[in-house]
Amino acid sequence: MRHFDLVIIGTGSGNSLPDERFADWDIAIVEKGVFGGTCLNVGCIPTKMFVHTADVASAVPDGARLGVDAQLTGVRWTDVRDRIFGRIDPIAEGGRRYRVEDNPNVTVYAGQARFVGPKTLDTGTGEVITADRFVLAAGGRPVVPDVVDLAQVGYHTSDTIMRLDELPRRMVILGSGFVAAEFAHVFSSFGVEVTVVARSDRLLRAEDTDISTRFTELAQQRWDVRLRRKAVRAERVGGLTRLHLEGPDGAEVAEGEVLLVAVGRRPNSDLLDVAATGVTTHPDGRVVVDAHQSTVVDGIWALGDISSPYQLKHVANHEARVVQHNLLHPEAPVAVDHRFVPAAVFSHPQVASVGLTEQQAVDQGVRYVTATQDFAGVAYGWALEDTASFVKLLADPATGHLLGAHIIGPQASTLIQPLIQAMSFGLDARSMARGQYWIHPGLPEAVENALLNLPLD
Ligand SMILES: Cc1cc2nc3c(=O)[nH]c(=O)nc-3n(C[C@H](O)[C@H](O)[C@H](O)COP(=O)(O)OP(=O)(O)OC[C@H]3O[C@@H](n4cnc5c(N)ncnc54)[C@H](O)[C@@H]3O)c2cc1C
Ligand SMILES: NC(=O)c1ccc[n+]([C@@H]2O[C@H](COP(=O)([O-])OP(=O)(O)OC[C@H]3O[C@@H](n4cnc5c(N)ncnc54)[C@H](O)[C@@H]3O)[C@@H](O)[C@H]2O)c1
Repeated sequence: MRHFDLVIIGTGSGNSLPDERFADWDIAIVEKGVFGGTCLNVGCIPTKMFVHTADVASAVPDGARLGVDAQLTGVRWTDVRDRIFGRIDPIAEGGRRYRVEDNPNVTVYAGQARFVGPKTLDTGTGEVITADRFVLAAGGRPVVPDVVDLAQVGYHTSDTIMRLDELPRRMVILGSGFVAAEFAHVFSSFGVEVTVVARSDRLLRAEDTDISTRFTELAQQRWDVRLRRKAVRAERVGGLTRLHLEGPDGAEVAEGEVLLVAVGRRPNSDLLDVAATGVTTHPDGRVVVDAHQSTVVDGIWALGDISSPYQLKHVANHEARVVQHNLLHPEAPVAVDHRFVPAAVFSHPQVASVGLTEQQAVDQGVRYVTATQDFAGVAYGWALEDTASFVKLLADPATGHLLGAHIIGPQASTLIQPLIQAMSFGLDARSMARGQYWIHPGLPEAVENALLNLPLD
C-alpha cells in the first residue's frame, strides 16, 4: 500500500494547496470529476458568465423606460453556452495536466475516494493508499427533495442546467435561494417563461427581511412566483414536466419542458465515509473542524463546502490558505476568520450583504440603529431612473461601528465592498462617511448617505 506525506481529496479549493513550498512532499490528489471543482465548472464562474449575458439581454427591452426603443431579436443559446464552456473546459483540463505532467511530487488519482479505515483511503481506482496527513476538500452536492416520482420524471440541477441542448419555452424552478434567483434571471432574460416555486413566503428569505421582501416584489413582476407551496409529486406528460403543488389555495400544478431543482446543497462527507477514519460530522453532514480547520483526528484537516458554515468560494479559498499555513507550520497554526463573511446574489436586481440582518440583531439582543438610503435619492440613481434599490445599514449606536450592510440594486456586489472593508478594519460610520471623498455623482453616494443617515448617539 503506497504511503504519502499528504493526500488531498477534491480539486476545488483543495487544488490550490500544493505550491513550491511543498516541492519535497510526496502528495496524492484524488478527484472524481474534472479539475477545478464546483466554482470553476458548474458554479460561480459559468453562472456569472451567463448572468452578464442575461444582463445584456434584459437591458434591451428595459431601454424603452429611458426613451431608447430597441428590440431583442434573439439569444443564440448554443453559441452562448459554447462560448462560456469553450473558455472554462480547457482551464479545467489545463489544471489536471499541470498536476499530472508538471508536478513530479504529485500523484493524481482519478476516482471517487472513500475512507476504509484510519487514514486509509480507497481511491476508487483500484488502489488503496495511506498518508500522514489528509485534507478533506470534497465539497458538496445539490440536495434532491423528497417529491414523489421526481427521479423517474427526471430533473436538472445547477450541475446540468447550463449545458442544455436548447432553450425550453417554459422552466419550473423549485427553490428560492441563490441558485434559483440567479437562474431565474438568466433564463427569463433569454426569453424562457419561468415559474419559481418557493416553500417560504419570500424569495431569498435568508436575507434581511426588507431586502427579501423587495426582491420578492420585483421577482413577481418578472416571473410566475408561487409562494408557500410544497412540491408533492412530479409527472411527465407530453414533453412537459408537471410539478404538483400544495399551497394556501389548495392543489395546483406548475409545468414546463424543464424542471430545475435548487433547494440547497449538502456536504459530501457521507460519500467519502469520513466516519471510517474517525472524523466527526454535524447533523447536517458538515465535517466538524476547529478554528484551525483541523478535524478531531490529528493530521486531518477540512475546508470549504464539506465543513464550512458558508458555502461560498471566497470562504473556501480563505480556509484553504489557513490549512496551507497550518500544514507548513504546525507549530504556529493560524485561525480562520469568519467574522465578516459577505455574499452576493447575482440576479436581477443584485443583492449583497455582510454581517447581521435586522432579524439577527433582534434575536441576539444586540443594541443597534438602522438607516436606509434609496438609490433614487442620489444623482446616479436619477440617471438610472431607479425606483426600487436601496442600501440598509445596521450600526452600534454608541461606537458607530457597522453591524451589518445590505444592498439591493445594480452593482450591489461592488458597492458593498467598502462596507466590508470598514467592518473588517473597524472603521466607524462617521469616519467612513466624512474621512474620504466620494466621487460625485457616483452610485457609492448611496452608501455615503446611508452612513450619514445612521442615528448614532
Ligand atoms: C450554481 C452555483 C453558483 C455559485 N456561485 C457562487 C458565487 O458566485 N460566489 C461564491 O462565492 N460561491 C458560489 N458558489 C459556491 C461555490 O461554488 C462553492 O462554495 C465552492 O466551489 C466550494 O469549493 P470547495 O473547494 O469546498 O468544493 P468544490 O469546488 O465542490 O470541490 C470539491 C471537489 O471534490 C471532488 N470530490 C467530491 N467527492 C469526492 C470524492 N469522494 N473523491 C474524489 N473527489 C471528490 C468534486 O468532484 C470536486 O471537484 C456557487 C455554487 C453553485 C452550485
Ligand atoms: N452568488 C453566490 O455566491 C452563489 C450562487 C449560487 C449558489 N451559492 C451557494 O450555493 C448554495 C446552494 O444554493 P441553493 O440556492 O441551492 O441553496 P440556498 O440555501 O441558497 O436556497 C435553498 C432554498 O430552497 C428552499 N428549500 C429547501 N428545501 C426545499 C423543498 N423541499 N422545497 C422547496 N424549497 C426548498 C430553502 O428554503 C431555501 O430558500 C448557497 O447557499 C450558496 O452558499 C452561492
